[in-house]
Amino acid sequence: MLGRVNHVALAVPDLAAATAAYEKTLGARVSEPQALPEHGVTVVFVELPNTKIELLEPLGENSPIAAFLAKSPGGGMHHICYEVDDILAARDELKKGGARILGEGEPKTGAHGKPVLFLHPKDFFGTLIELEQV
Ligand SMILES: CC[C@H](C(=O)O)C(=O)SCCNC(=O)CCNC(=O)[C@H](O)C(C)(C)COP(=O)(O)OP(=O)(O)OC[C@H]1O[C@@H](n2cnc3c(N)ncnc32)[C@H](O)[C@@H]1OP(=O)(O)O
Ligand SMILES: [Co+2]
Repeated sequence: MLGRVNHVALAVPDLAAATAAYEKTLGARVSEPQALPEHGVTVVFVELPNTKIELLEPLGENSPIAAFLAKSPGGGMHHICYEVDDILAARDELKKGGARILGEGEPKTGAHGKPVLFLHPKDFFGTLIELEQV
């Protein structure tokens, strides 16, 4: 079912500071900030040779990363995103196996303009999983 790791996401309390750390201290190429109100986050992508790091800052009052940052105020690893060829086929197979698909269970459009779904961290050893159809 799984293809490449598309990105590893870090929830951060201060996106500008995190972006500067990756760009200036670590010498990485970073994108412009992108506000995603539908997802309650603002994102910056750090471009690496083999994958991307997604820096996430809460946006709006109901951000899904607010509770996470309340528990880890300094930030931390939030999710890993795997590529899939067919997100609906993947969802249906996962549902059959008993995994919980978050939200309404229907894919939403993610930061790359592609369909994405999230799987509950309690079903995958404490790691929130995002699937992205490529
Ligand atoms: C799609 C745009 C962009 C992209 O890449 O294209 C993004 O990636 S946006 C990313 C932000 N969006 C989401 O995270 C959507 C999916 N997330 C959720 O639906 C919730 O955040 C959820 C269900 C993971 C947690 O929400 P809930 O309200 O249930 O929060 P709790 O704090 O009560 O958590 C319950 C339980 O789960 C543990 N938890 C929560 N988040 C994580 C996490 N990221 N990694 C590991 N574990 C997590 C939390 O600690 C609680 O555990 P407990 O033992 O009960 O204390
Ligand atoms: Co993501």
